[in-house]
Amino acid sequence: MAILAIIGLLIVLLVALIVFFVIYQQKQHSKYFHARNVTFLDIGLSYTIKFFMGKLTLIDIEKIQYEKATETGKKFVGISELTSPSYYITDLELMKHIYVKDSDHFVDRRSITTSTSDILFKKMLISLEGEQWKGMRSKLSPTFTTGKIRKMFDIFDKSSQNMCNYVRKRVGSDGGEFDICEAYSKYAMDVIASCAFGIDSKSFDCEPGVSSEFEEMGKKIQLKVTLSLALKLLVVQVAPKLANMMGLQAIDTGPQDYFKKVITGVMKRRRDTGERHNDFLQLMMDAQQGLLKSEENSKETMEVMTGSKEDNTGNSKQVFSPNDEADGESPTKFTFDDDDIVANAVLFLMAGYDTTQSLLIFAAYMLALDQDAQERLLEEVKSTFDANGGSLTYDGVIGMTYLDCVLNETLRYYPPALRNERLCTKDYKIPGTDTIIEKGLIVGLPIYGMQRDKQYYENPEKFDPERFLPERKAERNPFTFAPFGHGPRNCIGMRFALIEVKAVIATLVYNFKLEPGTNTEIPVKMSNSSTLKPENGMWLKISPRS
Ligand code: HEM
Repeated sequence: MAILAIIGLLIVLLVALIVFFVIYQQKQHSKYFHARNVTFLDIGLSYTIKFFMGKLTLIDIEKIQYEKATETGKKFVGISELTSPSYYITDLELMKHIYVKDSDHFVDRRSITTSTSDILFKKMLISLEGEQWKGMRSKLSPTFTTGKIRKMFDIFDKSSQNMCNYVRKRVGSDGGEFDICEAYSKYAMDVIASCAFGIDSKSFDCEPGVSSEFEEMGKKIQLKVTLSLALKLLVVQVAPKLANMMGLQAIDTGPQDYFKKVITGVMKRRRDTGERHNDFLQLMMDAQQGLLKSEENSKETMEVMTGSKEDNTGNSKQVFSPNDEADGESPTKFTFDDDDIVANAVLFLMAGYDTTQSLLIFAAYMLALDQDAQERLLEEVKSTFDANGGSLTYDGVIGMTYLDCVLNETLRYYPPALRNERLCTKDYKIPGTDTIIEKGLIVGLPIYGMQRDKQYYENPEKFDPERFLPERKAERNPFTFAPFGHGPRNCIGMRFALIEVKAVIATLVYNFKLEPGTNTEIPVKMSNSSTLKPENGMWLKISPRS
């Protein structure tokens, strides 16, 4: 009893300490912005408490923040981020400066490394900083060009067919209600296992409701926004030395060791036998040997590396100079060892699983709710399959304009990531103002709120894929759409993700009719995670077309 009472008291003290800390920080940050004549957005303690009590989700907080920030009519506002004051941007021109034109002031993103024992995490592109990041980005960029992704198309096609067979087994010949999340999870894992690890995930071989070892480990390695992760990050920010001593890790050791063993084994076999495959693993092994340089140092590789065509004009100060080459040689004398390959294969799993699955889930949901859109897509899909003798090809997928519109509209309304961030890496004077964003501060760039803002999207609550027809898209400022970010630190896997998703959606719609069922939640209840996901799965009525 006495021990329980002491534990209870300690918990109360800890909560009181955190509350005091948040209030104190909030006051300090308010003073900081007041002194700089910057409007401070007072979203603090009450929201933090409601979040941890499960009364507000991350989506709610992002939505409120965006709405409150735009209501001020300012181009940017100050916000409080527990340990540091931060900026939140609402002006499109300023976003363009931060993402692209002046990206040399915003090279990195928030550090989420936890301790020196978090070896893989430290080597991942997403958490690298400065010159190290430049070297890695340029080394990996040639592996994400459309030419390389085209060669991986067979993997997408095979996994798409496996997924349809799996769904057919689950719903039977008369169709039935099914949680599509399960099938999409298997698909996303299967594709990444083949492309980044060079192995079969065996995800479709399992009985319903059972996951293969690869899937189990893949799910364990996903970063979940939980109270325990938030506390770990707090310790890292407030007391990095203590975090190191405690050996706090963002990713558990078990899955890290599993993936390291898997990839090391595949690399050894390929090196011993000379066996080659069309996958990321091979491309990274080639990049390690410097073999991608001459073949892929193309304009498109530069686009992958710098994040946009615009960056190549050389008119603005950018992270990469026009002379930098997309192979890791020029920006820095960058070495790329086996641990780098393992770390980045694991990163592709972490960055590509939840996000891709999220897009797939909501695309299926929107198509089930909007039968006209599904019929129109079916016509396009059928003619594409027919034109290729009943099968799907890379060119067939690229040629489907309406499919592209459906996915972009899904990404607009249900962006997998809620917002982007940059870390200011050298003091930055906001153009046309006297405000200096100081080195070390985080800058938030909205996605979710902005993509539902009626000043950019008429009738934003309506699912309207035609908004993304090329002529209508051209009328909009491109920075109103940021599901993959922009500029040199944007999503390196964007091209890969879009083809992967298009292949499976086309195959699914070709084979099945999707409709809402009795278990379909309308509107969807969202889970409280950093990637947009439904809380209770996505149950749809799925019927084979013939
Ligand atoms: C629908 C699917 C996906 C979405 C919506 C998505 C979204 C994003 C976003 C918003 C960012 C941050 C961009 C920024 O800060 O400007 C990002 C970064 C990144 N993504 Fe993706 N992603 C997807 C799929 C993938 C896939 C399949 C891969 C790998 C195979 C991948 C690898 C990465 C990496 C490595 C970064 C960090 C890039 C860097 O720091 O240089 N993503 N992604």
